[in-house]
Amino acid sequence: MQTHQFPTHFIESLAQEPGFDRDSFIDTHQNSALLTSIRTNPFKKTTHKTGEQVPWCAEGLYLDTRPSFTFDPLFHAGSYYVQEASSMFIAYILKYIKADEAVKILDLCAAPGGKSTLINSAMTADDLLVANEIIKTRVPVLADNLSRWGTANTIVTNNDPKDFARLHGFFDIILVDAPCSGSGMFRKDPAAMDEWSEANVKLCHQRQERILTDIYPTLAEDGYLIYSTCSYSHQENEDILDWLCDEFELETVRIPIDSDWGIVETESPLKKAWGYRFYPDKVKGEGLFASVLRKRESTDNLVSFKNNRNQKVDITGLEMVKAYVNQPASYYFFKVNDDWLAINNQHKESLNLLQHHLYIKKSGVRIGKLAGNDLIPDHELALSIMVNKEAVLQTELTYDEAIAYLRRDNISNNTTNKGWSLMTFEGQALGWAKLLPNRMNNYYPKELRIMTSPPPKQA
Ligand SMILES: C[S@@+](CC[C@H](N)C(=O)[O-])C[C@H]1O[C@@H](n2cnc3c(N)ncnc32)[C@H](O)[C@@H]1O
Repeated sequence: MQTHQFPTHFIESLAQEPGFDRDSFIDTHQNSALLTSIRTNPFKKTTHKTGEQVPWCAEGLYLDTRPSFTFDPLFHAGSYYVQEASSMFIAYILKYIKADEAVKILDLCAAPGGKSTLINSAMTADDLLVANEIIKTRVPVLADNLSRWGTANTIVTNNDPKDFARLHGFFDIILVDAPCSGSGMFRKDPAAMDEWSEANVKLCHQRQERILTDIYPTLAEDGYLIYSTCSYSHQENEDILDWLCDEFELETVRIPIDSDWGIVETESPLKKAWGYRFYPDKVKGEGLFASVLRKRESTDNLVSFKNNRNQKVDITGLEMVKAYVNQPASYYFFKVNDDWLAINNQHKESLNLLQHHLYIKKSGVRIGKLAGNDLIPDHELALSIMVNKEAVLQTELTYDEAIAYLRRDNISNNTTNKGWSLMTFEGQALGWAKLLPNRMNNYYPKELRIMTSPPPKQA
């Protein structure tokens, strides 16, 4: 087994960091067992998993052992997300700052979507989440994770932060979970130690400044900027807060925390902006830094965009599509090429505007495409909370059948039912199949199928 050492200068570079305790930090990295935590989906029935609650997140649970998530159908159904516990603190911040009125939230550096699903859990249908990822190849996993979460009030974009400049003052809350030197993940991913260097910390710092400069105009007056990293280095944390307060009209927000949680509250040296440090020897979680700033500057009004391209509405098609959706009057239905999609009515205007300025990879929920008198329902619809379960067949699978379905194996149809059916496990939808006499066509997406064999059953 390959062992990894802390990089040269790493431990010394942390000596002056607030709350850093050298010996217990090293000991935790060398000797403590890794934690496993999940966060349950409030929009779906929760799993049977039990465990100690994450103190700062009601939906977060520490599991006693790490199960095989790949072979848990409820994982694929989006009943929960596997997430490191410290990251869940962003939900605690959101709960503290989020007012009752509707907000537009941007998660700027969003893939694979851990914090996007976390934010989404705290939102109502009136709130809109734009989850952006700059790296094209990382967008599909972000879109899949949001599809599993099941709501229609999210939009996934694939843009550089500077592309948002045209959306002056559009967002009420922006999360910049910045790309960083990653030292906070050394315990989970010791191989990352080999990548760390002081030069890289400096490069990350410069990139963080660039990202924040690009996105600042997009924040509304009195809006909140949440800044986080998984680095312990002050150059990427407190120094960034000082620079932000110097450069822009931003005011620090202090978050009340329970001293029993082990979170270290820090103040940036120059501007006294508050930050929250998570050290794995002090909290039950990995390394994280989080902070919140509020914009105290008027921002130009957004120039609104009117979509004059009138789409010819195919009334018959629309009625067929609506039949698959719960409370269709709550949604705006639209077409992208042959696909029908739906987003909550409240977000129609935002969608039009964003479509004009950004590269949209997913908006709301994809319902499906019409083929003659049939709707070929989309996988996103199966996983969404808007699917009209009264209007479609449902086939409840045993554990073995569910795994076979998720592997895209053929399974037999033991019923007399024919047509599109939701395939469910413990009542949670996994995807679609078309039932035919004695057999069924498996419509689970090829790219999502389980590629490995299940572990041998315990005697
Ligand atoms: C810390 S990760 C985000 C993790 C994510 N928020 C989550 O909770 O699952 C940082 C993300 O920033 C993206 N990124 C890298 N360079 C970037 C840049 N110049 N501007 C914006 N995002 C960038 C990376 O591709 C990566 O997905």
